[in-house]
Formats: sequence, structure tokens, C-alpha cells
Amino acid sequence: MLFHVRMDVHIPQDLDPDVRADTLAREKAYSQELQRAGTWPHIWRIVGEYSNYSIFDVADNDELHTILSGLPLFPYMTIKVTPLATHPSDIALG
Ligand SMILES: O=C(O)C[C@H]1C=CC(=O)O1
Repeated sequence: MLFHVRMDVHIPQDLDPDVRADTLAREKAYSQELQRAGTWPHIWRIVGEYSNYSIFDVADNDELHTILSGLPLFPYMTIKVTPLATHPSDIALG
């Protein structure tokens, strides 16, 4: 199942700089591992915002929730999930 996900990041200004750096490093490693596995095939920065649009390819809602709630930045994010269905005009369908 494919999901479109918007993540908006709101890291508190007063977060300890070492905690911030460690969290961002863990977030990058977590994200890139899922990208290499094909679970997170697209991630795009939204111009002018500390936000991204991503596509996830997972088995079901529960797998997506597990992945998203495991993001090191999860406590500092608001997340909007949109499930995607096949479009009947998609030329890939013939
Ligand atoms: O920067 C972001 O958009 C938040 C987050 C998502 C993946 C990642 O490495 O950082």
C-alpha cells in the first residue's frame, strides 16, 4: 500500500544542542535505511519550510504507524497521512 505523508518538524528552540544533533543524526540513519529497503521510496523537501513530502510503500496502516512513531523526530513532528489508491487514468494500467 502506498501512502503520501507530510511531516512538519518543530524542534524546540531550547532543546539541548547535543540532543538535537544526536536526534537529527539518528533520524537521517533511520530514514536512509528505510529508503534503501524500498519502504520509503520518495522524500522531498517542501520549499521554504522545515517539512517534507514522502511516499511510503508498506503492507498496511499498522506498519506505517510503527515506522512513523519510530522516527527519532516523531516527538517534534506533526504528520498528515493520505492513503493512495490507483487512478483509473494511469497509463501504467494500459
Ligand atoms: O528533515 C525532515 O524533513 C525530517 C526528517 C525526515 C527524514 C529525515 O531525515 O529528517
